[in-house]
Amino acid sequence: MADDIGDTLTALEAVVNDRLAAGDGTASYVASLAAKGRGKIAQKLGEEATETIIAALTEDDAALTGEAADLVFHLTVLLAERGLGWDAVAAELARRHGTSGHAEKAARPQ
Ligand SMILES: N=c1c2ncn([C@@H]3O[C@H](COP(=O)(O)OP(=O)(O)OP(=O)(O)O)[C@@H](O)[C@H]3O)c2ncn1[C@@H]1O[C@H](COP(=O)(O)O)[C@@H](O)[C@H]1O
Repeated sequence: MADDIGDTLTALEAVVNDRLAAGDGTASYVASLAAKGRGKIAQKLGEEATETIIAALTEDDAALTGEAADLVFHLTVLLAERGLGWDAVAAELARRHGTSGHAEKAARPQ
């Protein structure tokens, strides 16, 4: 796996898509999770988010890093199961880049 975050996420996404396509839950965690349905993937994402919050508030940097990786991995699975990828997320972040969150919120229709 590459060191660059974009390359890392792209490589992870490719593996996840391969596992989803293969559908062999005995050999693959991704496939076994997907076999339980989108709701289960979403539930796991929520659990990992909670664990990340707890780590941020009570644990050391290594624990927080591990939980953050679990969170991003499960988000990758959820996006892939919906047929989406990090390209779409990156495009949305690029579209927002340079616009202050305060300015964006103030410009929303009332
Ligand atoms: N990055 C990950 C990754 N991070 C976390 N996990 C797994 O995510 C699972 C969830 O962790 P938990 O501790 O919550 O598991 P659990 O308590 O058994 O979950 P529950 O059954 O209780 O819901 C564990 O089995 C972890 O091993 C991952 N599994 C896979 N990957 C990547 O996905 C690729 C494909 O994996 P497979 O589909 O297993 O081949 C791998 O090569 C990796 O690159």
